[in-house]
Amino acid sequence: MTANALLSRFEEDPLSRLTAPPANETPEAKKLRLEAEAQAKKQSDAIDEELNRQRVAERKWPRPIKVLLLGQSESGKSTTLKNFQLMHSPKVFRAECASWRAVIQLNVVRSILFILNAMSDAPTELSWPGSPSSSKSRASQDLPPFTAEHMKLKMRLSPLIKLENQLRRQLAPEGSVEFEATQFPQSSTPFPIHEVAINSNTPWKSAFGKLLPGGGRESLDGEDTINWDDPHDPGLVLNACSEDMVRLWNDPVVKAMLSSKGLRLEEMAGFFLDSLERVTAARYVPTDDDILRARLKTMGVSEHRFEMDEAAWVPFFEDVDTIIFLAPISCFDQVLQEDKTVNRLEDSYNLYKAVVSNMLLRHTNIVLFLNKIDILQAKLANGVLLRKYVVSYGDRPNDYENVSAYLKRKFGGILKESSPYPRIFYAHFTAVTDTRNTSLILANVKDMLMRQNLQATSLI
Ligand SMILES: Nc1nc2c(ncn2[C@@H]2O[C@H](COP(=O)(O)OP(=O)(O)OP(=O)(O)O)[C@@H](O)[C@H]2O)c(=O)[nH]1
Ligand SMILES: [Mg+2]
Repeated sequence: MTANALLSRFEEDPLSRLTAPPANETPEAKKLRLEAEAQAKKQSDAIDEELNRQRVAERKWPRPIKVLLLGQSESGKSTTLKNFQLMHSPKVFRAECASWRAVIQLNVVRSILFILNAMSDAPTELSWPGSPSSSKSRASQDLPPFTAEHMKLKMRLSPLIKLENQLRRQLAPEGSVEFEATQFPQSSTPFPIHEVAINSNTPWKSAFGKLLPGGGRESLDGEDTINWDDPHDPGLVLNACSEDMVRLWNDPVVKAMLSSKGLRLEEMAGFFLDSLERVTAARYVPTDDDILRARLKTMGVSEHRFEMDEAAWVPFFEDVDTIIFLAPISCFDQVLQEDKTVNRLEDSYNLYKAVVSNMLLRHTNIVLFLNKIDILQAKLANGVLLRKYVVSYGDRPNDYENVSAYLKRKFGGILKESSPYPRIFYAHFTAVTDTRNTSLILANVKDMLMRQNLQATSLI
């Protein structure tokens, strides 16, 4: 096409013909036309400017970061989520404290019933349904005998059976989704206990606390949400039983019995017996720490959205999904509650392998949390031998330093062998019940991911 042809096409443009000034335009008409045109341009510029501003704002607007928490049951997923909540929406976290108070109360009651159950050789009404009666008689185990005092203590604590039912019904009302799972806290435990599980979609938290007007719970302190005037408050029974519970937990005969059965309650989920006096006090309000330790099993997948304060780094996470994989490394001597033939550590290896080898996740960052190191330390200090459960550990020293390094190497090896792509091995030793440390680690993970994304977009 020649230059002339182009010119003629332009001249024939119907739009330019329409917008062209009339042939015999008067000076007044011309003035008006120019003014109107200037006004239109101003409007058009303002619209362009607004669109531009929106585009910039959109780039800065916090986009959701998809962090997926994976790991076997009791690995610490919900607890990690609570850490996120505490970091990003502490007010909401604390406003839910009436609900967590009930979970903690249930945790306390179950620990006590667990002990009472373990005290019974023959099945009694305190036994967990389906629990086998102990085949060994107490006399044959050469333990100090229970006295009449112990029996009286047991009687006085029997209201807790009813309280457990009440709390369970409140947490998972009949007809709503209620699941129970049999839990074996230790592989050697002859006494299974039942655990309440809440479906992640159930609004269970609404069953507790005051019904406050305007749904304005977020703006209140946790304490304000607890209904202190409720005559059926489980806290009243717990408070009345407090002294007896403390007596039971500190009783040397009971302690000897528990240890002879290999029952270390300190390592069980939802352990509050060392804080009995505090958590059963008349106007007990859970601390952040208590809420982190409260145990409520989750069924299903839940999604939580947080508004992040640090909007600036968020754009770099576009399309990046991150998996935090939780492997509770203290569990080397335990089996799965759902399948007693499977060792929990072995299960974590398999699950991790399945995740890192999955082709659909090949672009996903996988950050490993080697969790529950506090329990691991206590366990090793108690003389539990890793090599008894992990034969390949051989004669290496059974201390925290060597054991933790060995287990980390093991996971690193799985990643190297099974990932379809070369991947960096991100691993942290964690105790996610420790909020201070966990928030540092989560900040570290965030920085690492940001750095990685800056590199990917060649900004550094
Ligand atoms: N001591 C200690 N306890 C922990 C740690 N991580 C989690 N817990 C406790 O272990 C229990 C189980 O943790 P959850 O966060 O409920 O586990 P989960 O992965 O959500 O389990 P499911 O809901 O059954 O899938 C809770 O009572 C936690 O307080 C840890 O690092 N140290
Ligand atoms: Mg959970």
